[in-house]
Amino acid sequence: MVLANQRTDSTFEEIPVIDITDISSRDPARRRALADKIRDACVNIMNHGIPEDVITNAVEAGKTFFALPSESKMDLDIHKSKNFKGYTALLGENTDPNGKGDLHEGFDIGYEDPSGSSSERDDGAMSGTNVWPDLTGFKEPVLSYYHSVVQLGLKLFPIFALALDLPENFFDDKTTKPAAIMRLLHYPPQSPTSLDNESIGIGAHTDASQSFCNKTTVSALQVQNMQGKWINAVPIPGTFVLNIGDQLARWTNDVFKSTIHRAINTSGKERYSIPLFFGVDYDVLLEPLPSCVSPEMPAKYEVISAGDYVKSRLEETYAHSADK
Ligand SMILES: O=C(O)CCC(=O)C(=O)O
Ligand SMILES: [Fe+2]
Repeated sequence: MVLANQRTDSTFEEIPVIDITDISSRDPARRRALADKIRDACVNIMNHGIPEDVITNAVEAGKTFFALPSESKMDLDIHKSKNFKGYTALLGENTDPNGKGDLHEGFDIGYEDPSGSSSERDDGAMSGTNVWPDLTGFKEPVLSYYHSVVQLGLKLFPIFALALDLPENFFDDKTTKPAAIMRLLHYPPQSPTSLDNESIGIGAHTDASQSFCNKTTVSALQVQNMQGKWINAVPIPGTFVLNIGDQLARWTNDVFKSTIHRAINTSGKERYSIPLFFGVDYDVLLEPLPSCVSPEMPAKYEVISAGDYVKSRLEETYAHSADK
């Protein structure tokens, strides 16, 4: 497939910073120009429109939650919930199949109505309600952040479509019920001297869907370029890291590359981050775009619904702690 402004394979030495002010521009040429920048596997985005206090309040809520006693957090054990909502203890997740568990603890949520109405949404394979700690001032900032970042994700789909030479509204009927997963994460500091034998903050992996990660002030995230070199995602205040995920790789038969990344917190400080993963509705089939398949580039991936796909990925990640 030859896209109108085909990018070269990424051998970046640092992660580009992209101003996304034009995401809402009325000028199609400006939106198209933005699309051509955003197809790199990993970019820092600035002028994303999410108020700083929405981010800070959610990060502070996360700190308060992780400071709770272990028993209170384990009451919300992710394995007790339907479809991976709730708390993961240190080493409970294992993103790299060669790893022994990741050195972070987490708290995961899915979609919930902003009004806080608890009725369960039909998300097919991924249905399941959130579980919440009994913690005053926690749920509101966490949901506020969730909905702000989901809106940003929805604005990006038309830009992805443009980058693929598709009509801008291509994903509109595929993104009607935000299928976003958000995680509050806490990475304790780890010693730089024992990395070969120990778990790292999060093992090398790609995300099942596209992700935004708030830029924490503590450096730990690394992204692999096409030459296999790990590049530090140096914190830049006011930006989010946007990673292309496996869903877009599947839609495009790997014309868009999913970003391989990991995190190692050797900063000596506690690190708190909040990635949000956004994809198409759970009932939508992930099928390669006709323009991305040819006799020279046969389809690489089986067709599967987004919900079945996300679920299978979560099952793999949490399998090693399922029976503990
Ligand atoms: O904490 C981060 O910066 C990255 C987290 C991540 O890669 C993930 O949860 O998939
Ligand atoms: Fe990730």
